[in-house]
Amino acid sequence: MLLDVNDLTREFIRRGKTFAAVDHVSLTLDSGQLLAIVGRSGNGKSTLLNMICGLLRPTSGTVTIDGVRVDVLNDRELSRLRNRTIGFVTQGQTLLANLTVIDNVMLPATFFPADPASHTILDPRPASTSDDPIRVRAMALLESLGVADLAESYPRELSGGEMRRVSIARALINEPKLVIADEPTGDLDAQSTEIVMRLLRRVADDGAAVLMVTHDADALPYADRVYTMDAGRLAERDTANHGV
Ligand SMILES: Nc1ncnc2c1ncn2[C@@H]1O[C@H](COP(=O)(O)OP(=O)(O)OP(=O)(O)O)[C@@H](O)[C@H]1O
Repeated sequence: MLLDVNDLTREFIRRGKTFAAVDHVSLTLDSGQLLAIVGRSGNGKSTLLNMICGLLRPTSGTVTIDGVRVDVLNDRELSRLRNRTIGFVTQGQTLLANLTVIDNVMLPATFFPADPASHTILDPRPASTSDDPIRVRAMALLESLGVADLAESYPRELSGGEMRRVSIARALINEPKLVIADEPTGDLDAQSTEIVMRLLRRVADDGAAVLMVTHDADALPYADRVYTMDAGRLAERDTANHGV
């Protein structure tokens, strides 16, 4: 099992009262699976994802990724895990404005190579940039997301949907074992949604575990399991109508 969330709770205080934004949530996810969580705004989905990838400490409960307890790691260990093992597609726009699209996508691989022996920031770049395996992989990802022609553009020149697709390419560059996607098709049209969901499905079929939060009914048929989140509690939904 790649992801094991066990009895996870996160409390916040609002107007002097404690409430559980995530309330005793347990779930497991294996390599090769794509799991979707749906739920109305404010029901705790982002809080759950943030605890899973170590951005937020739980009040109680545990998160284990690939055998490592995330909730007890120090900052240094966490950033290693986040860069090597987890690909996180966030809701917000997080591309760096002064880098081109291709350099944005390559950035995580340059700082934190998936295989420590393959490439480090101290290595000289290959004589020809077309030989650089990271660049080749970055271009292939942009290609599969239909935005390869934007490789030399800057983020300010892109639409919201294009930025989102570039962010997805960046999240996949290090071949993460766990992909976490917060509304990956949020601002995409039907055709782009299909491109993104087919890619996430393929990433799962190739052996990653994919956890996605979505409001998008068009994204659900690609999931193996669908959960709903309501007032911090997670429940499995009947997936009979959502099989691929
Ligand atoms: N740092 C915080 N302090 C206090 N309350 C918080 C904090 N972060 C989140 N909350 C509250 O916890 C609840 C769950 O928030 P969360 O962002 O996880 O919801 P969500 O389901 O992801 O919503 P959305 O779909 O709009 O992103 C909300 O009521 C929110 O106001």
